Amino acid sequence: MVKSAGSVTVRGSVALVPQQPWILNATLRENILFGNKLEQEFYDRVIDACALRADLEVLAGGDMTEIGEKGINLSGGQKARVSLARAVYARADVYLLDDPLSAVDAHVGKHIFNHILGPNGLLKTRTRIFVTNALQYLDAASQIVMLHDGKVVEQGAFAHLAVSKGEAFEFMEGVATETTSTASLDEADSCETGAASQLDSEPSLADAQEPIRRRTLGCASVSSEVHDATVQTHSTTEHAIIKGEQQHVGSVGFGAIMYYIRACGTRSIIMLVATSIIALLFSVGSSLWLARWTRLNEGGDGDSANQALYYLTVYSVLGMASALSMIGVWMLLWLVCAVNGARNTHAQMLQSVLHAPMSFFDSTPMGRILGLFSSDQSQIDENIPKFFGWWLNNILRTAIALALIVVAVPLSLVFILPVAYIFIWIQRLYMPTSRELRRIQNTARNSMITSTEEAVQGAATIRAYGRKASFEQGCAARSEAFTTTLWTFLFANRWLACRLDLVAALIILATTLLLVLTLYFVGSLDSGYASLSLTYAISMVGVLNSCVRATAALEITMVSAERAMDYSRLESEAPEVIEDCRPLETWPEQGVVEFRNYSTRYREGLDLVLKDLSFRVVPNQKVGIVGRTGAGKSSLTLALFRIIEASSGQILLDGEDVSKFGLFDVRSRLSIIPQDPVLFAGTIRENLDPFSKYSDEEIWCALDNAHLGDFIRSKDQRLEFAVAQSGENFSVGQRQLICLARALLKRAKILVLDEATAAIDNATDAVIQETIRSEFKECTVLTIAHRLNTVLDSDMILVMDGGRLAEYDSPQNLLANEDSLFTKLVQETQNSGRS
Ligand SMILES: Nc1ncnc2c1ncn2[C@@H]1O[C@H](COP(=O)(O)OP(=O)(O)OP(=O)(O)O)[C@@H](O)[C@H]1O
Repeated sequence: MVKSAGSVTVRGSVALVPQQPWILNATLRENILFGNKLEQEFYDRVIDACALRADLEVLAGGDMTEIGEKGINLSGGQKARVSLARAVYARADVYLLDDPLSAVDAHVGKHIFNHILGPNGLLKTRTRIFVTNALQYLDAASQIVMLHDGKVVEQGAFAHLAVSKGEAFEFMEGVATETTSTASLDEADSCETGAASQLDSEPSLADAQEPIRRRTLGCASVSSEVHDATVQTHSTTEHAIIKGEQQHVGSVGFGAIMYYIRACGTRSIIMLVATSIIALLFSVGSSLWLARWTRLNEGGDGDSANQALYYLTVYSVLGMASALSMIGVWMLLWLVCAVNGARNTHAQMLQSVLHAPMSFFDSTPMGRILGLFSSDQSQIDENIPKFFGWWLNNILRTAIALALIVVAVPLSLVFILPVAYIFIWIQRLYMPTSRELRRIQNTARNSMITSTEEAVQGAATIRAYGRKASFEQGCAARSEAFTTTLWTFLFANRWLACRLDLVAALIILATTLLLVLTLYFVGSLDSGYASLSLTYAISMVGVLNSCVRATAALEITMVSAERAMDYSRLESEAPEVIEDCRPLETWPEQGVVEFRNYSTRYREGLDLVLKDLSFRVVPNQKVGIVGRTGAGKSSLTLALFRIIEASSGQILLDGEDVSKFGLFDVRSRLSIIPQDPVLFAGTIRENLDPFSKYSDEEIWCALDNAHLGDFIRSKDQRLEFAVAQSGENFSVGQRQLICLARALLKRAKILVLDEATAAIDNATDAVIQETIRSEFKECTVLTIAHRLNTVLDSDMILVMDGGRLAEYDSPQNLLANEDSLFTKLVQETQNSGRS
């Protein structure tokens, strides 16, 4: 945030629980410890208070399970609780809690509230600043700050605001009427109180200061002193989710060379080689022609003007032909081969990465993908053609020079063969080291990008926890590791250059000494012979030297082509479109969704996440999907979109098995508002209508229905208003509303709402639910919700439990049964006072 005026002072340490949890690519335990020392007893208490024990039992590696980038293998609720556990473990003085329970179910929410956040919870002696719409924080807050349009409109204790009946009171009343029950916050049972008081005995910085107990509705910028500790991330465990990068060993394979040649165009490469040979023949031809003319003159065979003209004309024709063919070589190299090579490898990698299955993204850090598309791609764009041109030129020149020398002086083979052997021997020593160094360098660079990206993403959390120094150290260490490999690589290059130059100098010295000794012992030396020997020695050594260096440089840069080849051949999702099997334009006309004995898992080797699901949703039905956090609700929506594929069973839309169609045909017929709203850098219009299919009126209508119309109208650029990367210039709630507008515009027959309004205040949520009901009257709507009141008036309720379908019936029938899981969930919600 840019500081405009004023300042915020916070005494003591700060812990931040952001609305969108920031999770490190490290083990779950490291995520919670966040650089603090492990105190087993306290750690266990935090795990229990955050209701994480059951999750640890499910995760294969317990708390040593490696969590993928951005917590990809955790459910929304699990991420929220890990983020909270980190804050509690930090034992800070001031807690900034930005809607910490919006992603967890009522049962877990109540547990956490009683054990941690509430008046009898672990943090009862700490300052807690809640940014929230949830009533349970409001009615027990010692102070409430009401914000409107970025300004404080009201401030005071709950009782005071209730008497003044201002905006805050109205808001709270709105929340209260949304809530089925507003059970007292002090209802925490005695064991919970006991647990809390036990934890309060933990040492705290705040103990030394007067504890300020205050809760507010609002937000604050915070600066605090830093308490440093080393955060250890990226440790590898046997449960690692991020796979080590595939590293080739030994020479760059023939496959990689052929891959690059094919990308450039085999015909273009053949033409390039042929043109290079022709250019060289012209160049050598002109030198031979000159030599012939010189010999003629030396022989004294006249030098008439006609003869001179003849020789000069042929010489200049040869020179021009050589120059023109060289131009041809460079044009073929840079305008045809290099461009084709760069374009095709990039297209193939992009195609392959974009169509890789979800498991690829789970196990591949973003830094690796960024490294591939930046550094490796730039090697392919610039260095491979450059070194290929250099290498080709050198190889051809060497071959021609050797041929000429051997034809002119066959005895020179005695000299050439051992010299060539020495050069090749040195190259053999150099190549394995430098090739591996280049590969290690790539890996180190990717790790550096990954850690920097992670730190940038988590900047707010890192600063709030005062972990800047340790993250800086971590990033610096990775940067250092990269620089070390880079310098070692450059040193290896120098090593080669020094050895080659030394050998060249020794050979020239030996030749000179030989000549001197000949003169000494024989007494005379033919000057022509002497100069010829020296010239051959120097030129031979020169060509062999540059030949070795060009071969080495080319092979090393080809490591990037090798990586490009690997990433171009990733396992792919199902095809986008299967031409022989396309659904009708109008499919799914009715909107019947049916799961038949459906099971799936995230990756081979993992447990099933959805187990034997069977249910049917009839046309236009509104189904609420509920269940405890981690029960598999979001996984069910991923299965519907075939982001994860079936292990067994089927999903049918209007009776058609979705697995027989291409992915585009399935996904384009469904709409989703995901748990993490996704916006792209661009304009509002581009975000809503990327393919320019809708008119301005339609877009405004969708925005109005999503209750964002006035907000966007208030911006000067209106529909052209810029959306920052990931929509960061919008609040999370606004991002969800933009996603809703997108869905309203698309009007697919089947709509999935995954916690679509979790970050939206209750009053707006109620209006939006109303909009969804009226606008999607003719659609089948599957709604995942933790706020049960949003799904209470659904036609059917689907209760998930541990990946299985536990209940599927109308809400009335389920509520009529006192033992039903749904009744229990509703009761928990009521008891927790969650809104
Ligand atoms: N990409 C993944 N790889 C492996 N496991 C995963 C992945 N995503 C989720 N899981 C696991 O699958 C289980 C179900 O997760 P899911 O997100 O479907 O739960 P949910 O019911 O939507 O939870 P919440 O209400 O917290 O969002 C969890 O145990 C989670 O750890």
